[in-house]
Amino acid sequence: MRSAHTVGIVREAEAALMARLPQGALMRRAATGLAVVCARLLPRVYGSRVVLLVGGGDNGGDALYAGADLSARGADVRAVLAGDRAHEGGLAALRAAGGRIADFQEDTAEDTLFDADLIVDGMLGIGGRGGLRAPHAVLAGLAATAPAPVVAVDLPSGVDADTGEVTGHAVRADVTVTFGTYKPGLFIDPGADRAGRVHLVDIGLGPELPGPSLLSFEDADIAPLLPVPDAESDKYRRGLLAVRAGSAHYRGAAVLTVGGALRTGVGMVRYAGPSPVVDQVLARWPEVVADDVDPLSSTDLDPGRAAAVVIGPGRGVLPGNVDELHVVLESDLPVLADADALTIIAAGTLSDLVRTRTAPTLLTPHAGELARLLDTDREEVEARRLEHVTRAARELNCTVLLKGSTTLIAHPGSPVAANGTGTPLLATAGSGDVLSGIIGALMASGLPATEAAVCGAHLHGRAAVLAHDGAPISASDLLSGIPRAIARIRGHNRTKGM
Ligand SMILES: NC(=O)C1=CN([C@@H]2O[C@H](COP(=O)(O)OP(=O)(O)OC[C@H]3O[C@@H](n4cnc5c(N)ncnc54)[C@H](O)[C@@H]3O)[C@@H](O)[C@H]2O)[C@@H](O)CC1
Ligand SMILES: Nc1ncnc2c1ncn2[C@@H]1O[C@H](COP(=O)(O)OP(=O)(O)O)[C@@H](O)[C@H]1O
Ligand SMILES: [K+]
Repeated sequence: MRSAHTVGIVREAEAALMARLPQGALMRRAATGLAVVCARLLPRVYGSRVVLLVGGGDNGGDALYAGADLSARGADVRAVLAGDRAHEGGLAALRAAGGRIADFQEDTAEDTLFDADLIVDGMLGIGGRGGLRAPHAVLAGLAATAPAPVVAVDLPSGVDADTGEVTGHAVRADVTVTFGTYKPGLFIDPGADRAGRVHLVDIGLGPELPGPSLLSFEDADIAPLLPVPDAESDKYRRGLLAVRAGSAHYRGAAVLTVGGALRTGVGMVRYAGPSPVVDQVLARWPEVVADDVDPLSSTDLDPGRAAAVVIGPGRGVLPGNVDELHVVLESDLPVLADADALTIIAAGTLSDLVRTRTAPTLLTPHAGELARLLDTDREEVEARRLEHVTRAARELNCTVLLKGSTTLIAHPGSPVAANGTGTPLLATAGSGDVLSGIIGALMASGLPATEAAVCGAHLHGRAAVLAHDGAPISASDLLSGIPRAIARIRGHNRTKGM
């Protein structure tokens, strides 16, 4: 599990640590770690051309000291100063080690960057604010088109460290070397996409850091959460999931939600819906126990021995659907509400019930649905996803999973989790229905809502990557990837444990 801390927390921890260390010691630790990663990216250090993009703050200082280390090992190091000042100690160290230093010049910068074997982005770190200004923006553009790999110092310049937001230009890095702790923006798109592979350099900050602001889970963290049936298991003990998805208009939503649950592994799926949808679900999934109900006239939940309910995908927003959702939310079962159920909740009539119910509740909106839940615009949510998902969890007093290129999971009082798996190929109709089924199965198996959401999003993304094989996938294709993803994740855990 990778823990991230916001800039405010990093600054406090750094101040506490610096007070006990000789001046400059932290920057030297950071720069040494940076130089080691840079050296690994070069076929050989001696004779390689390294270009440092140097801003006016300590981020530039890190780059200059690392450049001095590489220069001392025989690299040809050139620093391009993006600002009108640069870290004095770093400049002196680079000069002493034989590196060259020049101010940014528009007419020569392109040649300098295109001749490089490695570009080190030390323009802005956690002190960056807003979109990159010139000449930083020009250098970010040149670095993106130059052939050499780009290493970002602490974070790609132009990425907001706390949120991953990018306003205007930002560096696109192949590798980011971050110091002391991960920054949330390295795990949230578009920042995550700009960061490339992220290395953490230990500078001794750990003991000064409080609990994380954000978490990113890896296979090894997910594996122990995945339910494993034991010898005593029967279909009821493994968990029965009740699915209330699909309608005469959207029959596929039922098929995909049920499929997501079955492929994830659950004791039983019990489907209830209009008769033509039941026929279609049974044609595809004969193992389902299905009940003909017209959700528009019958609101009896009759969950049998259900352990959790998924409600909403393709279900409709008519008065009968509102009544059905009301009954489900009034139950003491764990509930995952998606799609149309979210539209109904956003309309206001049932939001109090969500807020006050004591059983686990998970809402799985995309940005448009979250905007409706929070009575704001989709663009607002897209621009500040972390802020909005946190607010929704707090105001609705439940777990909220915000879908998108980085899926975020928030629960009141807990650090937000950023999902690290997936592919843009997931942006295809019906893939959200599959996600609801996956997470519903995990909730029915007994996982708490937040763990089920974290695990489900991770599995969903892994399943997509395993299913696509380089070509586009449909939501149905995604289903075949789920068991393979589970096997891979479990295998990873076994290897780790040996
Ligand atoms: N504080 C510490 O103890 C440590 C800090 N370290 C490094 O120090 C960095 C933070 O240094 P600073 O606080 O000096 O801040 P930065 O170096 O990140 O940036 C500050 C400079 O950038 C300029 N700037 C801000 N936004 C801009 C924009 N949009 N366009 C153009 N210029 C902009 C500011 O005017 C200022 O000159 C970290 O990211 C890390 O790389 C490391 O050396 C580890 C130890
Ligand atoms: N650019 C992207 N990169 C990765 N995953 C994405 C991207 N866009 C969407 N997704 C994922 O695809 C799924 C889409 O779900 P949703 O918006 O509910 O679609 P639908 O309702 O059509 O099923 C979500 O899991 C979301 O996180
Ligand atoms: K940087």
